[in-house]
Amino acid sequence: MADAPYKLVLLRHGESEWNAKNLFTGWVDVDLTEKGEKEAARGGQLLLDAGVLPDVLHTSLQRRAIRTAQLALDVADLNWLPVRRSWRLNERHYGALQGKDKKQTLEEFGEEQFMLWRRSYDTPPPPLADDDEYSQFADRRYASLPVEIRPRTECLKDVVERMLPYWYDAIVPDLFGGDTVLVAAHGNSLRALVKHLDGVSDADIAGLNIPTGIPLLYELDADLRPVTPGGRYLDPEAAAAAIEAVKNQGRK
Ligand SMILES: O=C(O)[C@@H](CO)OP(=O)(O)O
Repeated sequence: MADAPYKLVLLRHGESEWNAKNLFTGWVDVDLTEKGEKEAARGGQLLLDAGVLPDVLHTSLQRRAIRTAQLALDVADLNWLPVRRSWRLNERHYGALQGKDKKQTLEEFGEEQFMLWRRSYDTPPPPLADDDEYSQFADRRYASLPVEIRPRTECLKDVVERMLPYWYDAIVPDLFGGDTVLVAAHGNSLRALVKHLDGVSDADIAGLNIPTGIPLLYELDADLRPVTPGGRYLDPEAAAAAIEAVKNQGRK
């Protein structure tokens, strides 16, 4: 096997309240469900069982990712890990779709438009008004972000562009320093990172989905290229089933 000096673990948050309700979530700061809490703890157990013990944690600024990391690390007795958080790891801002039912949206706008908004690389949903009940524009946690970069909607391309500076400036230095890095984030911010790591094309990334709560381990070579393309889920069977479920959201 090729030399793999660096270890990166990606962890999507456990099931959230709005995952359970099948609502577009984006930057809305919903909590985990009980099932999500269990998924998070199991994620920690999977890390422990695999002997993959992170040295440092990076999270988004959103409760569901922060709590997932805490619950997972608690199981692995790693509550003490140093942590950095950034809006750059946040879920994709879903614009005017935030708070909307996925099934209703599919029925109202049709399959093509629904999938364009949900999975196309460069078509963002319409922007969300700043005074909308689901807007985070005035949220204190984003007060240090100049208004021109505070999103009102995002496509995946936008997420790649705002996530990569954090990858290069914050995560890569930890990897090069020899740390096993845990990134606790979201379906679409992790799709953006996987797209970068695996060099997935703009077209193919539409078909890639990330399940909740199952650690995805990337062993990286000296140039930070994955030794195993796509990485390795620590519970591959559960991951395969959960990926199908994410793919089919809106259809049940
Ligand atoms: O609603 C969202 O924010 C995301 C993740 O839950 O959904 P989707 O998988 O449809 O991009």
